[in-house]
Formats: sequence, C-alpha cells, structure tokens
Amino acid sequence: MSLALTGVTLTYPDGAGRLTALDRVSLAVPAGHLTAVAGPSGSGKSSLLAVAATLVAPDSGTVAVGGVPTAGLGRGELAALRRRSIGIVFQQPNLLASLTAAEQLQVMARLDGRSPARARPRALELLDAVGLADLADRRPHALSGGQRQRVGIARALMNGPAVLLADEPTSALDRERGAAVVALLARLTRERGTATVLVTHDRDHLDAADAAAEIRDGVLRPVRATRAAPRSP
Ligand SMILES: Nc1ncnc2c1ncn2[C@@H]1O[C@H](COP(=O)(O)OP(=O)(O)OP(=O)(O)O)[C@@H](O)[C@H]1O
Repeated sequence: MSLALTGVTLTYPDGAGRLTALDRVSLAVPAGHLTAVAGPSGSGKSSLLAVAATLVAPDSGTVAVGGVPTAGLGRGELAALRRRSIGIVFQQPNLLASLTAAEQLQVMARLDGRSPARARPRALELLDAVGLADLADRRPHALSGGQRQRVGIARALMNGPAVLLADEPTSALDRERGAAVVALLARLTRERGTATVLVTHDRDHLDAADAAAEIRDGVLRPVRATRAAPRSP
C-alpha cells in the first residue's frame, strides 16, 4: 500500500479539554488509485492531509508512506521523505510571481539538491502532461486560474512522489474548470502510479475517484469501495 493510515486519532487543545479532529481514521490507498474524501467545513479534511503529509504526528495510530512507517523517523528523515515521496497540491497554487511555469517546477529539483537546469526536460514533460506545453515560459500573471492550478499539479509531481495529496484544489475555480482539474488528477494518478488523496467539500467530485469516503466530525466512512475509475475517452 503506498499510503496507509491506521487508527489515526488527532486532537488539538481546546480550552481546558481537547478537540478530536480525527477519530480512529483508517485509510489505505494503493499506487495508481485516487481516493476522494468529501466533508463540510471543520470536518477534519485539512487535519487528515496534514497527518498523511507527515506534517503533524497523530496522538495515536500509524502512518506509512510508500511502505515506510513514519513513527520512528526523526525530523530530518521526515523532511527527506516528504521531499522525495509526497507531492502536495494546495487550494491556491502559490506560484512565485517572478518565475515562469517551467521554472516553478525546476525549483523543486533545487530544493532536493539537484540541478534546476538538468531538471528542465522533466519540467517540460510534466507541463505537457497537464496540457500546458505551449505556456512553459509564461509567468503566473499571464496564466488563468485553472492554468495556474495545473502548474501546481505538475509541480507536485516533479520529484516523482509515491503519494499525491490535493487539498481542495478546485475551490478557486468555477464548476467546469474544477471538474477538469479533478479529471486531470484522476488521469495523472493512473499514468504516474501515485496514491492520491483528494479532499473536497464538493460531493460531485467523488464520482471521478476510484474510491470515495466522507468525513464528519473527524470520523471517516467509506461511501464507495474501490472500483476501476471510469476511463477517459
Ligand atoms: N491548530 C488547531 N488548533 C485547534 N483546533 C484546530 C486546529 N486546526 C484545526 N482545528 C479544529 O479541528 C477541526 C478540524 O479542522 P480541519 O481544518 O481539519 O477541518 P476542514 O475539514 O479542513 O475544514 P475547512 O473545510 O473549513 O478547511 C475543526 O473543528 C477545527 O476548528
């Protein structure tokens, strides 16, 4: 299993007591599968991704990324695991204003201690995969919101992660462009073999996923078991 959360409970301080953000959550995502998790505001979606991204350690339960249990790892080892094995797509892509689309991706290689210049062919290949081959040298101000989000998705794949985590990547887009971004995530998940988790408040996006779950008050419930995703025509 490329991503496995088992019995994960996460609490936050809340006045004199604790607020349970995740309540014994288990989630297993194999390589090449997209799991979508829908839930209303405050249900625990961001907390779920933060734990899966190894940014927050759970109070109890275990997280394994690419088959590696994270519990015994130190800060440096966790940071290396995140750089190499986890890609994150944010609500807003937060692109750097002065860099072109290709350079946004090449920066990822630099952060991993590799040459940005040598990473350019891979950056161009990924921009092609997200439908932006012709826009590689555009800066963010000259890209639409949907195009910027596609750059964010390509950037998340730059280091060839085993796990791809997408935090409401459609929230700043209209319905049509949002659906296109989810379809793109589903296709890239199959093509690149990532274990992908998409969290969303929009239940309509569940249909595009291989497996669907719902989260409420920190409790995760499957709404549809794993099935083969519909193939795009
Ligand atoms: N750092 C924190 N300290 C205390 N409570 C927190 C903290 N972060 C989140 N919470 C609480 O934990 C619960 C789950 O929050 P979380 O951000 O995971 O929900 P969400 O589903 O992502 O919400 P949204 O869709 O609004 O982003 C909420 O009740 C929230 O108020």
